[in-house]
Amino acid sequence: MKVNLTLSPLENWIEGLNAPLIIGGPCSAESEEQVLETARQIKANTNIQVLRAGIWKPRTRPGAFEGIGVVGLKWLEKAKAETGLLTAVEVANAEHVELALKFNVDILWVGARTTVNPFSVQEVADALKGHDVPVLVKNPINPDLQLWIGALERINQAGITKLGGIHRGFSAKSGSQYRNDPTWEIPIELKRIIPNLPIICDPSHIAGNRALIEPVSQKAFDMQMDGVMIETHIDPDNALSDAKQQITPKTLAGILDRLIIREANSEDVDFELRLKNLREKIDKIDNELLEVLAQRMQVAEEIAMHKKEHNITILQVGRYEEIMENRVKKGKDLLLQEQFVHDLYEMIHNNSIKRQTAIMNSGETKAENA
Ligand SMILES: C=C(O[C@@H]1C=C(C(=O)O)C=C[C@H]1O)C(=O)O
Repeated sequence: MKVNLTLSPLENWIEGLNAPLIIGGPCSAESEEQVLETARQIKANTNIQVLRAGIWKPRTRPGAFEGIGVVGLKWLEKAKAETGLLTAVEVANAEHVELALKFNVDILWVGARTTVNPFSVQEVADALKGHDVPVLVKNPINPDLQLWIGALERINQAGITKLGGIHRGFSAKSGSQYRNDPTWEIPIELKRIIPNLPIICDPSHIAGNRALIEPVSQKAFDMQMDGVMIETHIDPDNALSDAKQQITPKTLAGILDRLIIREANSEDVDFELRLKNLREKIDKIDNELLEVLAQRMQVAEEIAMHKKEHNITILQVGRYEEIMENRVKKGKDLLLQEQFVHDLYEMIHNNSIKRQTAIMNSGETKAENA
């Protein structure tokens, strides 16, 4: 798939804004004092550059705190004037965009519940036309990369080149340790498809609790993310929204101090040489792996021909169960994770079934293009 976006690097977004982009601030603006005091404490304890606050809050069910509204933008403007912090808010429709820009908000973001709806994203995109403001697009709630890319394209086509993504995780199954499952493979795939798109992580929404914010943040930086947005409140336990996942500015400072930001590349010749050698080993092993997989599929096709001649079903549940149990056990002996071996054999078996189905349905004795 080809995705062509016109993008400007994060360092060029706003004078003085540096990567990594760290955004802190409350889930919601609640009162003038809360916004100002949070900004002051963030300024005093950290060197982050951007203050966030939700002004309009899309809640799952009506009746919860739905945001303070436009007055909160005035508090943010005040906080910016006093502390010098840049400001960021979520926008979900044209009116939000107009008001945020009227009150000189520096960075806008599109929330996960908006990204899922192309009509809403288009409305936001149309309102952004002619403005030169950085916009971050959160992933949609469901793990649908195309929907995320589509939203980025719509905003980019409106002329916004200071564009980035926010990885906030995807609806998690109940019982998960996360509020939203990180499903890291999705932002990783987004990076592969659009390598120059800045992506920041939102550990607060992934974690849903304070304890996981630090490990998720570290993982984000190790996945080459360009920053983090961490919800910060002067009195987290009494926050009007998402109380469990907010931390004090002091706790935020501690986390930021401990995070290790690693380089993407090295100029060290010895490091590069050793890496090259090891990667050559991987290349060789992958070739062998693919050849062995192809052989396995050929044997499965022979089995299919044999079954076809004797009118036997493709799926053999007992044999599948035996393979799964046996391979997971063998994998464990080889220190391979149970879930990994399980998922791998599920894929192998699915493909084997697909290839055997092609044999069964063809007039010939061998699948040509299974
Ligand atoms: C290859 C067979 O057919 C199917 C595919 C299997 C496999 O790829 O290992 C195992 C069991 C069957 O569901 C078989 O019956 O052995």
